[in-house]
Amino acid sequence: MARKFFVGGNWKCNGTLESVSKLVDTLNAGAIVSTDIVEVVVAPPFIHLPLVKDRLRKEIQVSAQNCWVKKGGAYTGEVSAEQLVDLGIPYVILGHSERRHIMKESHDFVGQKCAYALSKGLKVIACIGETLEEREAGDTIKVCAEQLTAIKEAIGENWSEVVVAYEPVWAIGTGKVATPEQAEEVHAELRKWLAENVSAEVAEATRILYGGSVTAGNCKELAKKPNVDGFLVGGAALKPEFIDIINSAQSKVAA
Ligand SMILES: O=C[C@H](O)COP(=O)(O)O
Repeated sequence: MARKFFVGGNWKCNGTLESVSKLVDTLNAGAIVSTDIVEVVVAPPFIHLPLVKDRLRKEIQVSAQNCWVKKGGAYTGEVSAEQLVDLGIPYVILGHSERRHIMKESHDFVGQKCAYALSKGLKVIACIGETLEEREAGDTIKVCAEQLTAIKEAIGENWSEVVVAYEPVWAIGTGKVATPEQAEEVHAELRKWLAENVSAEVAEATRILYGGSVTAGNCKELAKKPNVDGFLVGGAALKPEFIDIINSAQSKVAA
């Protein structure tokens, strides 16, 4: 079965009540292709989740950007998977490079978070990717494999509700997008890793997104690559061009 194209918008730590309301209005007014060919998810900051969930058109799902690694309780500042489920939020982004590098989340910690979120019924957008230094040392696949291994050790064969987002750190927020060939090369290796380390079925079914300076201008060529199953978008997800990125699903269908 063909993998459904997936476009996620990660709003990161951006937005006021006013700007988030305007962005929701923009997304509600945009002409988007059928959800038969694309799954769309946006991830506002925790504080704006209820507003976005209530007001956003129902073809677009809502995700959190993080959640706690276990059941809630005395963990000041955290939000639990149970609380997200209670709010009716279906997705959570875990392992984003900003959390791995700035908040020092280890591979194992990210794996445990994935396992706990899945066990509570959340779908997971699991982010992986190498730094510029690691790429230049020829370690891109090694680093991604280490990140995937930690997830696999925590979740086992349970990948049906996982979307993998390959986000090279050097491409995030820098304007330096990976070329379609660079993205395809890594995505193909990641799918091979899944086939060899999880199963052929999981490798075939799992969506692998590209993230890092995706824009309306570069998304169509990236979308045509066979192992690029969609995008996780940062900066451009805050702008009207996010609609064009959603609609790049048509380039995939035509490819
Ligand atoms: O989660 C999204 C990524 O960090 C990409 O961000 P960006 O599109 O601003 O480069």
